[in-house]
Amino acid sequence: MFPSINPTTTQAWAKLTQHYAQTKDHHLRDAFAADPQRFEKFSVTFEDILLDYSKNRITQETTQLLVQLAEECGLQEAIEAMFTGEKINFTEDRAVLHVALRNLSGTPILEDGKDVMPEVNRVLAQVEKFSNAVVNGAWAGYTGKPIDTIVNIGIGGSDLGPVMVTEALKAYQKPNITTYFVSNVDGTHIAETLKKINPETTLFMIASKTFTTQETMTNAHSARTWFLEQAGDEEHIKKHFVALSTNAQAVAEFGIDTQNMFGFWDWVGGRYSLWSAIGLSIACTVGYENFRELLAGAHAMDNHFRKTPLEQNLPVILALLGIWYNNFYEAESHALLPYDQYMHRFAAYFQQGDMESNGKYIDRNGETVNYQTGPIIWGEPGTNGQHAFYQLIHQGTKLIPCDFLAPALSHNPIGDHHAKLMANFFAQTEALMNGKTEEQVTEEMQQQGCTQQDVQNLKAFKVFEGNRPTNSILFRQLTPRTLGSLIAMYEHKIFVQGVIWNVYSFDQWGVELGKQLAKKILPELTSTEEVTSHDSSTNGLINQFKAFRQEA
Ligand SMILES: O=P(O)(O)OC[C@H]1O[C@@H](O)[C@@H](O)[C@@H](O)[C@@H]1O
Repeated sequence: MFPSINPTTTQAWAKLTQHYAQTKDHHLRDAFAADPQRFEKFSVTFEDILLDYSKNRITQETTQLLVQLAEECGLQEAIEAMFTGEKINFTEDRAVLHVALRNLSGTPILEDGKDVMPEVNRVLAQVEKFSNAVVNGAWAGYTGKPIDTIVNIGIGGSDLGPVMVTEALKAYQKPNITTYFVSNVDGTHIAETLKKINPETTLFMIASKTFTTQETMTNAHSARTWFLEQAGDEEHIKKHFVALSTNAQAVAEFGIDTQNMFGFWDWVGGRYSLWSAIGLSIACTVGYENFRELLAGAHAMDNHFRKTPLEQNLPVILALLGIWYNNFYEAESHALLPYDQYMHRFAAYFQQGDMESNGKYIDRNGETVNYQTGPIIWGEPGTNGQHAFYQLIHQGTKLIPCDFLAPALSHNPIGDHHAKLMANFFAQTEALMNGKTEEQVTEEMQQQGCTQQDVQNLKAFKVFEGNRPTNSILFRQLTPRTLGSLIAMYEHKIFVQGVIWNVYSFDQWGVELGKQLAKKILPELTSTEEVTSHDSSTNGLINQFKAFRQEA
């Protein structure tokens, strides 16, 4: 196991603290003016992806010190530990091997001394065979009609990845397949979906690593009841329900033939599972060939991450910049801003990916940390975000580092839409960096014919400090391969930050408390007795809820 180090005790941290004090008031505008090579110095490419991180509040010394921090925290050892199947998910006593799921080179990856690749490849072949049968119409429903609708029922990691990817790859969608996702336990989600579909041609995918998650099992049972009301015979279930899970016993108990189960393993974390059987809905929506390209893109990024020196390593650079702002500038959040409508669930996906991984205040020694860990992740696609929350990014009191992502080529090159979209992309990062000085505002207002009085009254409001950091991630086109690389890049960024913050990034104990309490409260909602077992607020709310329902 790699060492467990409080990052604030490293030499690099002390130097970074000093360096921060010396450089925090530097303006990016001046840095660009002073160095025409700044873009060349602070940008790096990987295949069709360019990461320009020159619009960050850094100097070459900053990057050197951040790399030193990573080295002192044992990053290289940690990377090897993950790729070689060490049980780095200590609190669950598990290896972390989502990289094996996309290891298309097939080189052995050992977990407890056993190569996992034969099993990975077996399930991948099963996914290939099944998704081909669905896409080419060979998999027929109980009346002999081909499947044309998929409903994936899952939540968290068993939902967000497939939703995000099928949306992002809509340009590759098979025309004969429509896919829906049901996640919320709110009956509205399944009810509204069932209204749109035909049981004869629908395939339900029950996606749950544990096959015990309350929301998923409730939705799965409702789907099963609805299906049987129309199809009658339980025999038909096998043509319309498949399971994506690690829990064969629970799958069988639900009534799904284990022949129709697509397995994965406890070393696949929920939020890292879209590459596994959980990706079956992706393969059936965009075709297996595109799912494989997605895996290939991720695999290429895995190799880059494992083999590239830290200072040229995309995930490492992103992670270190995040640490610079999170721990030295005390930034609390990080925005993901894709200028691509297809990527409209990208930020939502990485909210789980990042916040469930690094939202921890206990370090790997079991001690409470004395520094900040995971940031708040949020974002919306551009340009919608510009007309919503960019005001605060430009002129608010909070520093919000942003990643701007965009393709050079649109899948929908209509008129000048893409040029306009990209003009906004470039304009925003430029404006966030440069800002607008008082002199510029005065000059602009005078040119517009404003009176001296107006200039005096309004100029303060029109000044932009600038110096707001952004990364620009520009890629050729949103292909399955590039998407795979981008997702893997952010996954590894999260890993690097978790190593340096010295937290266990692959467990999620924080999700448990709410689940336990909800289970306890459920029977109280149906009893007629007044509830008194909680605090006065919770009692009051539950009793009012019951009163409203009695009146109805
Ligand atoms: O895939 P299942 O087991 O249904 O879990 C779904 C989700 O549950 C949540 O509570 C978290 O633990 C997530 O990491 C997980 O992805």
